[in-house]
Amino acid sequence: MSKEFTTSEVASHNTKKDLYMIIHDKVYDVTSFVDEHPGGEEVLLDVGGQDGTEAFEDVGHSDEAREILGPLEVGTLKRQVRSGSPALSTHLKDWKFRWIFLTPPGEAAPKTANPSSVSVPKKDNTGLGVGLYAAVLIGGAAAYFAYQYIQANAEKQ
Ligand code: HEM
Repeated sequence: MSKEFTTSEVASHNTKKDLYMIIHDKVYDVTSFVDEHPGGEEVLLDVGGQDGTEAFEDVGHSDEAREILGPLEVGTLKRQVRSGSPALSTHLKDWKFRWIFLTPPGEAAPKTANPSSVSVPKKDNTGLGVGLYAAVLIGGAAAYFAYQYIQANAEKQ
């Protein structure tokens, strides 16, 4: 199994005599290649110890350049989960819900156009978008039929 590096481990290899670089989540020891790089050593030193993916891809390197990378690989980048991110994602999910349904969690279903003739089933819609959709759908349908009924009656008179 290849070695896994954290970004700070890679960052410590940032000199011309000891130069690592991340490209597409893989870690390369480019020390032996610095002097041979057709694009010069300066650009490699600039991204030394860092993620050079963008710089590498921006240049539009050839397949030949990609082949050079192979033997220089020393490991892969360790995916780091930041502490606190689970709480953030929960928070975001919550907001996504609120944005989609434009209703704060726990609030009653939206009122229909003709509430007196329509009975909207009161649902506990905390986090239940399906319940909200059902309420709006049933409410809309009931309002439509009530309208038809009133129209029909009006025509009879
Ligand atoms: C270890 C990673 C890299 C390898 C193996 C590599 C390899 C090569 C090779 C073989 C070429 C000749 C043209 C080609 O075949 O595409 C080249 C050109 C070039 N490289 Fe890289 N490169 C690397 C990283 C970078 C980075 C991070 C930069 C940053 C900007 C860069 C900038 C350039 C430039 C500007 C040229 C064009 C030189 C010219 O045409 O005069 N390279 N590289």
